[in-house]
Amino acid sequence: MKQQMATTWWLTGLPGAGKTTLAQALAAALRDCGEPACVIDGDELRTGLCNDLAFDEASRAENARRAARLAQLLNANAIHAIVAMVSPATQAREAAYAVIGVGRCKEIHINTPLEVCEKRDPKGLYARARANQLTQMTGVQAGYECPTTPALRIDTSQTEIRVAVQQLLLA
Ligand SMILES: Nc1ncnc2c1ncn2[C@@H]1O[C@H](COP(=O)(O)OS(=O)(=O)O)[C@@H](OP(=O)(O)O)[C@H]1O
Ligand SMILES: Nc1ncnc2c1ncn2[C@@H]1O[C@H](COP(=O)(O)OP(=O)(O)O)[C@@H](O)[C@H]1O
Repeated sequence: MKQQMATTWWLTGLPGAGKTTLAQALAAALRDCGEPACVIDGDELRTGLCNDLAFDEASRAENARRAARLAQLLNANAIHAIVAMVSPATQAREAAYAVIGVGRCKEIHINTPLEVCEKRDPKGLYARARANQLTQMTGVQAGYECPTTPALRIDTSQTEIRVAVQQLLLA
């Protein structure tokens, strides 16, 4: 589907919710339609551009700010951006959307329940947090503020990837 202009989809949710999986699937679908798309993944940013940041509130806000700057730059160059970041704080998310431009940015809440995310535990982080081997884990010791008026909510325990991608394209 042809998008009107370069857009940012900001996927927020708990670790293990399915943000990265859906971001990559959406990027592939956009590219199949001939539309350039770039995934900005929190995990990847943290290995390079954001490797100086921890998981305290200020670091997470700075992480969101940098991702927003990247998304804004991509959109200004006619490239869609798909951000996949926990981004747990409402204030930091809203600041990010203001940088990107509220009209260009769609907030997507990947609201897969914590119990499902914890059962998936693809990186073993929840288990480590429950064993007190990891601190500030979102969903365990650190909070997550749910978006109140997202463009779309997707629970990946109820929605298969193909359907979710269609919803994202129409959001
Ligand atoms: N304490 C703690 N809390 C949350 N997440 C943690 C933590 N420690 C490591 N990880 C891993 O880092 C990924 C989240 O990075 P983000 O940059 O998206 O987080 S944030 O937006 O700055 O909150 C997150 O990746 P995803 O699972 O893709 O969300 C985790 O794998
Ligand atoms: N419908 C679905 N959508 C997205 N992920 C799903 C779905 N069903 C199962 N999964 C699985 O859930 C896990 C989500 O991990 P990931 O995409 O890395 O989440 P996050 O980036 O939010 O941490 C993956 O192992 C993925 O295969």
